[in-house]
Amino acid sequence: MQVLEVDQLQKTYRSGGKTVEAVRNVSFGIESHEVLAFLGANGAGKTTTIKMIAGLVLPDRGQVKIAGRNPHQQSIALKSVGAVLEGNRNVYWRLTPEENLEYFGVLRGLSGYVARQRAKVLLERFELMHKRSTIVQNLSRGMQQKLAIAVALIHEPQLLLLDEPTLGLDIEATQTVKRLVREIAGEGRAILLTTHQLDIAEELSNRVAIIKQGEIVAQERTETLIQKFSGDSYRIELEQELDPDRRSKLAAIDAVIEGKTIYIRQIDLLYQGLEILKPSAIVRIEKDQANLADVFLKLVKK
Ligand SMILES: Nc1ncnc2c1ncn2[C@@H]1O[C@H](COP(=O)(O)OP(=O)(O)OP(=O)(O)O)[C@@H](O)[C@H]1O
Repeated sequence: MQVLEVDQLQKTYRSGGKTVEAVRNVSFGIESHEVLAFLGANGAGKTTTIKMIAGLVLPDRGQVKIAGRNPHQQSIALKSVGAVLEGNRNVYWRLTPEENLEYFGVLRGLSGYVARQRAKVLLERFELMHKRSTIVQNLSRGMQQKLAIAVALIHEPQLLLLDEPTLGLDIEATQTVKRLVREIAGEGRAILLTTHQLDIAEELSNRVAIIKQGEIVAQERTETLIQKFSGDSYRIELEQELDPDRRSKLAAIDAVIEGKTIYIRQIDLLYQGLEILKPSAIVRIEKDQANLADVFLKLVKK
């Protein structure tokens, strides 16, 4: 089920006699169970797009639909959105986790009773029960981040907007937040994830949309995109250098030899190469595999 539809969004800022076309013809969608990584360099137009989705910035053209409703025409559409934007500013630092959850629950239209019940469930689930009465500013950064996500979920939204959810977290807290993101998508929510941490985007996303100077330059399943940018060559690492006879046989199939490392262009030549190499000891064979950071740099620098 399509939870978010963004259609031909356009936004131009005008200030001090200057105009900036921040977002141009941006379209994408996110289905239930899906994590879309929305990536772009600084100033590419991510925040403007997200603010238009969250109903905070009015588009000049185009429209947003959340669970079929346009947040700029029907504010009830925003009941289907939870957001953790700009760090964890969606929580009150002088309140406790329990108070934050209950307060935002009621603010989002829940009764006091339901807000308390949901707060309890979320505190358990996010392993914050033992800190429920500690004021937020005295919690660790990881706990604050978990609470920020819990608060965004209090009204059980279908769409979750997550901006840099793992920024500044240590390894353990990062693992926890990654697990939670997977679980939240697993229970059927759609997640829009923005981050400059491309390894995290690669791990968590099903699809990627890359924005450059206000325009989408790639939109694809994460695996497919990475595959497209990966080469066909193989790299073989040997335990010892080869004798001249094998070297010349390998050269005949266009292999490139650099010390104990051999590069072979494609899969059929790889098997011919392995025949020639027998019985030399092989340390590893690897395919030339791109990662999301390689793809991003190629597309954004192009
Ligand atoms: N309120 C505003 N008034 C004028 N220009 C703005 C305003 N907000 C953003 N911009 C400009 O619009 C462009 C897109 O900005 P935006 O904040 O959407 O980018 P971003 O991809 O979120 O960047 P970052 O990764 O740095 O947060 C930039 O050139 C920015 O300077």
